[in-house]
Formats: sequence, C-alpha cells, structure tokens
Amino acid sequence: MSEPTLEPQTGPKPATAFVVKSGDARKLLVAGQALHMLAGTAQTNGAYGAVICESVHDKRPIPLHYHDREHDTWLCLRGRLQVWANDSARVLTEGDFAYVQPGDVHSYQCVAPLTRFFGIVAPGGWEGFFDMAGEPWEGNGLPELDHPYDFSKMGPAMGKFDVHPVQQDFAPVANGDATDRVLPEGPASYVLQAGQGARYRFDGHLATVMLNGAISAGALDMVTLEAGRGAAMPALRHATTHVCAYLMDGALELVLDGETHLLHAGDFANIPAGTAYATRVVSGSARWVLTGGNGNGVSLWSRIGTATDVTSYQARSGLLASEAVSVAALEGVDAALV
Ligand SMILES: O=C(Oc1cc(O)cc(O)c1C(=O)O)c1ccc(O)c(O)c1
Repeated sequence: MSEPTLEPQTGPKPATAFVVKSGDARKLLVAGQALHMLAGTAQTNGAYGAVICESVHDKRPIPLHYHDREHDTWLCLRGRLQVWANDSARVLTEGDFAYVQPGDVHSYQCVAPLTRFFGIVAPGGWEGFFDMAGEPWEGNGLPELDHPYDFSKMGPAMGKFDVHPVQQDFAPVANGDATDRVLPEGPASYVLQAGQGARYRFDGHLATVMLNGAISAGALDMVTLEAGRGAAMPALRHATTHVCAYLMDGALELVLDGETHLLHAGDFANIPAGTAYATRVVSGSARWVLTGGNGNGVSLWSRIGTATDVTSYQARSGLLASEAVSVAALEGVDAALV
C-alpha cells in the first residue's frame, strides 16, 4: 500500500488505500481557517474531497454563495459552527450535521474558539479551491486572529471553482426545531441534530444515517457508526463505491487491503472501490463516520440493520461477523462479503 500523496491535484492519479493519522494531512490556510486536506478527487476517483477545517474564531461569515453542482456537508466536531442555508440559519455543536444541495444559497462561520468540522464536498475537484485561494500552513495549532491573509486570491478562486456570490441579507439564527430531527425524504438542504436521523441496529453497532442517495441525488451517503468493544464488521468490498472513514472517538482496528491499522480519534482512512476492509472496536466504545460516493455501498447499513428508535448501540449477537450479515439484504447494494 502506498503512502498518501496529498499534493495539489493536477490530473487523474489512481486512488489508493491509505490512512492519515490525526494532524498529519497537508494543511492550507484560507481566510484564517486551517484546512487539513485528507483526500481529493485523485484519491477518491472523482467522488469527493474530504477535509478537516478548523478556526480560532472567524471574524465574519464566508460570503453568501451557491454552487451549480457541488453538494456541501459540515459535521461539527468541536465548538460552534453557524451555517446559513437559503432563509434559515442554525448553530451546529458537536455531532450536528448540515447538508446544502447544489443551487442553494449558503454560508458558514466558526463562532466559538477552536471550532472544527469534518467536511465533504462532492463531486471531487472542488477542493482545488483551497489550493488556489490558500497558502501552505506548516504550523502546529492555528493562526492568530490577526494572521495576514492575501484576499486577492479569493476572487479568482471563486471564479474558477463554481462559487457564485449572492448579495442578500444573512438570515437571523434560530433554535433548531422538529425539522432538524428528521431526514428529508428527497432533495433538500437541512440541518440534522446530533444523534437524529434514521437509526439502525446491527450486531452491536448503532448506525445513524445523516445523508443518503435520495437526498443527494446519488452523490453521497454519510452514516455515523457507534459501537462497544469487540463489535466487528466482516471484510467487505464495494465494486464502485469510494468510502472514507473518519474516527471521532475511541480506537478502531481497520484491516485495509490485508494490512492492519489502529485508528484513534482524528485519524482518517481512504478506502477506494475494490479494497477489502473490516473493522473491530478495540476501546470501550468508538464512533466514526463513513462516507460513500460513486455508488450506494454505504447504504448497506440501512439494509442489513434493523430500524430502531433507540439511541444507543446494544449487545453483540455472538455470531461470527461474517454470519451476522445477510447476503440477501445486500441485494441492490454495492457491497459484497469478501
Ligand atoms: O471552506 C469551505 O467553503 C469556502 C471557504 C471559503 O473561504 C470561501 C468559500 O467561498 C467557500 C465555499 O464554500 O465556497 C468549505 C469547506 C468544507 C466544506 O465541507 C464545505 O462544505 C465548504
């Protein structure tokens, strides 16, 4: 398995399986925010770009804008992240998620000290915006609030990367309501509060669907998984779906293409289509997010699991991991037991 090459992406390169340990990704400074470039279009076969974004505290929101084709997501990991979408605004805290569909006007601002989010933008390629608008950031920690930033790069980058600024007022922020606790049934921009969404239990795991293909027109599936020590998934492989995993809490053993990795909070794994991968929780509990693009492979969780109202994972079945997955349940899903 090769090491990640997260240099600016200039052309297609084959996607490889790799792990990026917390803090080891290439970093860019864009308008006071530090972007950790986890995977780009070359590593994901065009499916999406994956970043961690952190800020000491943004002075102002990103200008209101829309994209013709990009799907934007924010999963708040720490602090307070204000997100505007069309005529509404919410403050996200840890575990809250927001999705904005192409064409919808949006913005965001990190509004508490040291706010951090995991972001996926689909399809891949848009993350080149950060290379064009930003500068390399080698520092540990974050830039000071008054760190200089050359704003002259922002306009050309917006012009090149499908960012259409919109002159309108920022909506006032409102508290979340019941609509923030359910997934929309079709294409729509929305906020989903932590732990809400469609939940499924599967052999000691609790899977919470944050985004699915019905909402994102097939572009993305995102699922948060939580499980206790010993919970295991058998080796699976997707024919077309590109998957990545980002660990939020605990420790997870990941067997990736036959190589065993121990992931801790903040670690990221890139899992291209065709790569066999299996997971086992090796701490008291663990929580991670799986993102799938270029296919519906990550939707397997809503197919093999049992829909539930409970909000925590349950005991394991005691079956071998490979016996717990019903092959029939995978029909129509881009996932196969290895
Ligand atoms: O960083 C994201 O977006 C932007 C940041 C800027 O400094 C200027 C911009 O115009 C944008 C933009 O969205 O166009 C970003 C990062 C991560 C993520 O998941 C996103 O959805 C957006």
